[in-house]
Amino acid sequence: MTVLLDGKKLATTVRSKLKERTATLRAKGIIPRLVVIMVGDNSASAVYVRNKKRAATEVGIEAVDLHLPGTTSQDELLALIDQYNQDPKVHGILVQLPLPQQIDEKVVTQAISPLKDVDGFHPMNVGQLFMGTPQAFPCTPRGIMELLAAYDIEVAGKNVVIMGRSNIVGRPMAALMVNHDATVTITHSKTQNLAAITRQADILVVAIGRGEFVTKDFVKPGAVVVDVGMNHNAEGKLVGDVKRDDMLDHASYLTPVPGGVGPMTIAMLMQQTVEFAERS
Ligand SMILES: NC(=O)C1=CN([C@@H]2O[C@H](COP(=O)(O)OP(=O)(O)OC[C@H]3O[C@@H](n4cnc5c(N)ncnc54)[C@H](OP(=O)(O)O)[C@@H]3O)[C@@H](O)[C@H]2O)C=CC1
Ligand SMILES: Nc1nc(=O)c2c([nH]1)NC[C@@H]1CN(c3ccc(C(=O)N[C@@H](CCC(=O)O)C(=O)O)cc3)C=[N+]21
Repeated sequence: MTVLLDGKKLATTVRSKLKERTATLRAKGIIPRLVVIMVGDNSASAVYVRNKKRAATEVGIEAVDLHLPGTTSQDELLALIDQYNQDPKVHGILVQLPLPQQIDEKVVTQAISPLKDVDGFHPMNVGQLFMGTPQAFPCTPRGIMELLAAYDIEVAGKNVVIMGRSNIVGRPMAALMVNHDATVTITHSKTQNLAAITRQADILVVAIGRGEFVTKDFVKPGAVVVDVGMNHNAEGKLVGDVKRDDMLDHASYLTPVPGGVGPMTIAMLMQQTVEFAERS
């Protein structure tokens, strides 16, 4: 039997614990505040921004949503970031990705103060994470670690294979897994004999953005499968990067899409905002 890792339920538990922490902060006159900046129109991003807003309100974080036109220049965005960097009432700043083509993602990531970098994307925070002394965590990989821990799934000593090497998921996932004593392999679009490698995995983390790409052939019987993907199939239905039906009675554990990694990403974003407010 395959156990589904219920991220939606765990995220609810995380949020209720955060509520107590924000109450303590508010009693001291500190209102945890998160600024979310979205540039241009992107239907997927709009969904995430809405989910973030709802979660923030629930836990007692003040979320400031800024929706800028798609024609916003890089300098305008940088000026805004600088304003929030300087504002002591703001504890977290998140710029929704992707950005329109006139704006350089790398420049923007570096402009956010590392102390307010709730995504953990700043090179300083990335460096600290890879050195094993994290100061801030990318939310999706952190949410995955929490989900595995909640189900007592051991990672130390395990063969972990990660599909995808993006800055937002694959690479930081690898660093976190190494920090937790896993033996890690990263694969990507140039990887040869992909299925032969992924079949070695005790824990397989899939973040490639290819709907239902991972079939039974990629997965060792009894492996733990973490599906990060969010894709819309031909019928417009939300599907992961993993073919769910193939995993049932094949994988030992599987994160569903929706209801797995996604809600944990948002819960971790809230947690990090509260942590930053507590440090302030
Ligand atoms: N649930 C959540 O909270 C989140 C979900 N997502 C979802 O996760 C997925 C991945 O996102 P993200 O990391 O941003 O994606 P990117 O598009 O930035 O990166 C995709 C990675 O997958 C690799 N890849 C693509 N095709 C293949 C293939 N056929 N075989 C092996 N590797 C391949 C690419 O390789 P190469 O580097 O060689 O191009 C790249 O490293 C998306 O569906 C996204 O929507 C993302 C963030 C959060
Ligand atoms: N700076 C930045 N930080 C991010 O963390 C970031 C980003 N940019 N750009 C886009 C990706 C994607 N992402 C998701 C967040 C929540 C869900 C989520 O809530 N998913 C729900 C439901 C979603 C739905 O119903 O469509 C679920 O899987 O159950 C998914 C994906 C954060 N990202």
